[in-house]
Amino acid sequence: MPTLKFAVLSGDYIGPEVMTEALRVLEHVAKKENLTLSYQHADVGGAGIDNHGKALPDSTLATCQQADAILFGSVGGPKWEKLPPKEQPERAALLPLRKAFNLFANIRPGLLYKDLADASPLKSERIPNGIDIVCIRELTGGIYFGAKSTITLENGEQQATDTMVYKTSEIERIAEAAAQTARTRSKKICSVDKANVLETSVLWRKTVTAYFAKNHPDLALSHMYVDNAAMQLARDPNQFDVLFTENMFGDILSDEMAVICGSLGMMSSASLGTIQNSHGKPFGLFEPAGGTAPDIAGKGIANPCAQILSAALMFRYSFGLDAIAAKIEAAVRKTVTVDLVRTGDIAFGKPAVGTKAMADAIIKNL
Ligand SMILES: NC(=O)c1ccc[n+]([C@@H]2O[C@H](COP(=O)([O-])OP(=O)(O)OC[C@H]3O[C@@H](n4cnc5c(N)ncnc54)[C@H](O)[C@@H]3O)[C@@H](O)[C@H]2O)c1
Ligand SMILES: CC(C)[C@H](C(=O)O)[C@@H](O)C(=O)O
Ligand SMILES: [Mg+2]
Repeated sequence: MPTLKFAVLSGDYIGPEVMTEALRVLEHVAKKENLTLSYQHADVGGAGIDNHGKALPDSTLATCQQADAILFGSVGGPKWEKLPPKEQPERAALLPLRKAFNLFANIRPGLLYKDLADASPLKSERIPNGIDIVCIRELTGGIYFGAKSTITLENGEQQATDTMVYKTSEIERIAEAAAQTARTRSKKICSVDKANVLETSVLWRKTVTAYFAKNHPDLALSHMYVDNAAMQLARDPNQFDVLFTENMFGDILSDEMAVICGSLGMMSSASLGTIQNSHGKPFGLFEPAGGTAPDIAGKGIANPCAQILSAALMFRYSFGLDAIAAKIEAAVRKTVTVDLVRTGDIAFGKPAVGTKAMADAIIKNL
């Protein structure tokens, strides 16, 4: 009976609400499939600040280091927004965690089930078969991690600087991750940049072109500027298959993908890097693409699907349990499209259920 060892970092606001339900789903799956779950909770983000004085406590980092994967909720929110920016949960916990485990490849599936098309703001005739695309986002470089400063100029006004930095090797490794994903799909891949303006994008496009010509000449590579990509996603998302891009462009485009696919509450993600875990698989961090949703926290109405689907990705990527991941994904799909059990964010005219009832319905389908 394989033991699946992972750290559970629920975080803040809706983080613990959706994590509780994801863990119930995993407990059910484990019982049925004869798997042993060995997971340890640890405080992160605002919870880390409140309980340990620090967004990423040393004990939390140690818990992650001892695990084979991290199941992450989300961090941040109004309670900690008055802290100095560098101490806030997002910058002091999530980004260092991604960096500490070298999680440079963030996979965000943009999947809208055909029978959930009414939850998309796109007209259904534009997406007759739903949407099925993937965004591969570079996660440990770019403007998120370049030098930053805020200074006061001689005339007394303030000036802030963020720096976008990329090295060839960082671009090549995300290009390789994107190529590997494209090989499992239609072999069509679009690199998104802003090479008409940014030096980092000029290097990005040149590096990607050379890398694919040398290593993946059979893949259909195209390039697109990010402003056009944002527009094309809203116009005809299925013209893409695999889309890959740098850190900040990927952050923005993936939220757009989430909403055209129904809701942020449906979008899972896997962040992978270079570390192998004790299963001989990539150590990963698995989290919803969305945040802590303070506007709906505490009401028991958050959609737990993104967290549950992120757990499915953990089974697939970090534990090599593809068939079990597929069962969880199928149960979520059946719940929202056949049983029509939906939380408010994807209900649109249909009766809505709460977080717990949604998970109960998914468990029934497992
Ligand atoms: N990975 C993370 O930890 C992460 C990601 C994004 C944002 N954040 C943080 O979350 C906080 C709130 O950010 P925001 O409001 O810009 O973005 P958000 O993603 O939290 O919310 C945006 C909108 O989507 C809705 N939404 C998000 N997840 C949902 C779910 N599971 N079910 C139903 N509706 C859902 C929210 O109610 C809100 O209306 C900020 O502190 C931000 O920095 C954290
Ligand atoms: C909370 C924030 C730091 C994070 C990001 O920008 O990467 C989030 O928006 C995401 O998409 O995971
Ligand atoms: Mg984001």
